[in-house]
Amino acid sequence: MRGLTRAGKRASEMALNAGGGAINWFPGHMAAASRAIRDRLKLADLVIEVRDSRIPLSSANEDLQPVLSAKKRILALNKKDLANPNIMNMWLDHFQSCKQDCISINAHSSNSINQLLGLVELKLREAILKEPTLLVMVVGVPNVGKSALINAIHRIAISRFPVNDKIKRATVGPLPGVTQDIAGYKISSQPSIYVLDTPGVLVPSIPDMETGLKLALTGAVKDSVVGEERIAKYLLSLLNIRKTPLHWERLLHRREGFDEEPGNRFVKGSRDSLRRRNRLNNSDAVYVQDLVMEVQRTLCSTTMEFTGNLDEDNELESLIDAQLVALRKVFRIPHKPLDDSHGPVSKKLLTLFRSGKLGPFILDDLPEIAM
Ligand SMILES: Nc1nc2c(ncn2[C@@H]2O[C@H](COP(=O)(O)OP(=O)(O)OP(=O)(O)O)[C@@H](O)[C@H]2O)c(=O)[nH]1
Repeated sequence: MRGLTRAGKRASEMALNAGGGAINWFPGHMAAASRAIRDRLKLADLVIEVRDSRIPLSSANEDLQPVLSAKKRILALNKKDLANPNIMNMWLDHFQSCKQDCISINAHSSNSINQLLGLVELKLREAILKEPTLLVMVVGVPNVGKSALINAIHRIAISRFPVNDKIKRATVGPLPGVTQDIAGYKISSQPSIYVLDTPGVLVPSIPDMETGLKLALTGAVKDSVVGEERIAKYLLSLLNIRKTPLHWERLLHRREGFDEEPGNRFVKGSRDSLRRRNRLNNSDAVYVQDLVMEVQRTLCSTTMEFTGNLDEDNELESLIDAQLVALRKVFRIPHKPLDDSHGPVSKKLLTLFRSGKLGPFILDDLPEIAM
């Protein structure tokens, strides 16, 4: 069941108004890989289905679900560092109530991977005693972190088991579609356990706009398929409908120890502190932190100053346009006369969201049966 709430649905309709129709990305290599994955799945003793923690349902490959649910399967909700931890716990309860083994992980944390390996061993407990060779397949849509996970498993496994074979690394990349072959990595001897990395595959036809936009926002669909501006507008619609910029106000005040005197403009005081801190410390980390605060502050002040009715789609659209214009200054994007495209600003906003700098989010909603 897809979590279609009014906020997500309305935001996706807004993005539809921003231009573009159905979202689909199914190049030739994905079609071939889907067939190969189905073939190899027959041989797999265990499947680790990797999904993105921010979209635990939307990042499922629906076409493969009937095959996957018939296998021994662990759902690994990766990138948990980018997801809201309290809501994540509710998702784990949800999958547990559906009798589905599920674990939230961060592929860059060895602690997480050790927990996952513990679960793998538990699931393969009986097979390990009987079979000389076992096959674990890692599957998932593009960019959910399959290769990063496999590299981490490999690193840990070779420190635990005597594997003499040459160590190979899976290729990890920030853009979707990096892995195009099925590659095997031996992680144990006696029994020999092989882990298969597979290319990320989507369904030939993404069922609805909301799912497509969530996949694009989290990086599973190539930006050029949807357009960065459309994805950024979807993100801003979601943030505004959820009133997230207004929640940031308190956070920003707390972070800055802002002295709120009557008549003191929130934006002005904060800019001064940004310049002060830039003078004190020019390191990249402080620059990014300040930039994030400036983005949050700008989204917050544009929302507070906006006098329109956010329940009206066209008024919400004009707020989003105003926000994109205001963010140009924050990102220091020079204004070109006669060019009102929001491409460069959209790109930068998406980078901040995708790296988790704007905060942890879960975009899917829990199915009602779990509430
Ligand atoms: N924040 C965060 N980033 C992660 C995590 N796991 C992977 N990534 C990043 O996500 C991006 C995609 O990772 P990959 O391992 O290449 O993803 P993939 O699923 O193999 O991608 P395809 O080859 O397209 O199928 C890379 O930039 C990784 O560094 C995680 O747990 N947290």
